[in-house]
Amino acid sequence: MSNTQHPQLAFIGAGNMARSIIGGLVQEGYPAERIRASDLNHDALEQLSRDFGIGTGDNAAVAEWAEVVVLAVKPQVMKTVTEALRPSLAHHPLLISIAAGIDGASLSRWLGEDQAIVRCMPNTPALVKTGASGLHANRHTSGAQREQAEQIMGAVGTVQWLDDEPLMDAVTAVSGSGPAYFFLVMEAMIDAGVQQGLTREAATELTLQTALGAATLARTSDVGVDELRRRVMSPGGTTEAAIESFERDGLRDTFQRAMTACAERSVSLAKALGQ
Ligand SMILES: NC(=O)C1=CN([C@@H]2O[C@H](COP(=O)(O)OP(=O)(O)OC[C@H]3O[C@@H](n4cnc5c(N)ncnc54)[C@H](OP(=O)(O)O)[C@@H]3O)[C@@H](O)[C@H]2O)C=CC1
Ligand SMILES: O=C(O)[C@@H]1CCC=N1
Repeated sequence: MSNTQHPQLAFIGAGNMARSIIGGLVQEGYPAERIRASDLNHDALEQLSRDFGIGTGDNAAVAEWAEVVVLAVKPQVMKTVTEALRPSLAHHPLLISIAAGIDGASLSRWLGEDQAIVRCMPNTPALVKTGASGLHANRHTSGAQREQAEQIMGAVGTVQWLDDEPLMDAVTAVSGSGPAYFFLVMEAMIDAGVQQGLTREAATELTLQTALGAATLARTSDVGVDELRRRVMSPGGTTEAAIESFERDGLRDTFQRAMTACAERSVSLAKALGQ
């Protein structure tokens, strides 16, 4: 039964990223009976079904049932999975691919040239409804289907539309992979706090609350993050000593190099898969 606000939604591949989106959607009130998922790992799939009350099936069955199909397998298996799925897409559902690097032209070749395809680069904070997604729609995607994609991903975070598809690699470098950078910074701060004598428990609590506080302040403030940083730095004070040390050690260049490596991997992943 069609429901424009909550189309029947299938996930092909139910790993880390699918779990994050499904968990966020169900918490946001998306009816669990309108979500189905498939995965080769049957134990993990059953666990997902138990956790969120969604339905399960094999790839073909969930795709045939769906109005929107989210392709959430690893880039390395996307060609095999999509080619096998093609006979189950005769009803022309909207396809949303979340795979890093796999471009729209390749997806069209594998899925059918006239299929409506939205490329999406989400991130795992979708699980707690603070995700960030970049979206790019191909020319076969109708206005109503763009709205469907935006409603689904917008329910679990913010959404940015990109007209220029190659910018999806930059989105991957900023927000797709970005949560891992912040987790690494938190790991490093916890270790440094422990090294200075705090218990791991105290260092973890102080670090996590500081990360949450800084992000919340940045989100709600009417000044930029550079000004917020300066407001912590008293002249000749403690923060200045730390920031000067980061700058001397080339932290900004470190981020430039890391994020360039990330975007380049996204491009080379696609090339390695023979797109
Ligand atoms: N993790 C993240 O933060 C983000 C991931 N992405 C993208 O999301 C996609 C999934 O990533 P992620 O969730 O991390 O990966 P996972 O490996 O956690 O999930 C993929 C799932 O697909 C299953 N699978 C493999 N082959 C098939 C098949 N033929 N049919 C059905 N299911 C299959 C895998 O099973 P098995 O383990 O048994 O192989 C696995 O459970 C990737 O393309 C990635 O680029 C995008 C943004 C962020
Ligand atoms: O690491 C990866 O390849 C995936 C894509 C973006 C985040 N995780």
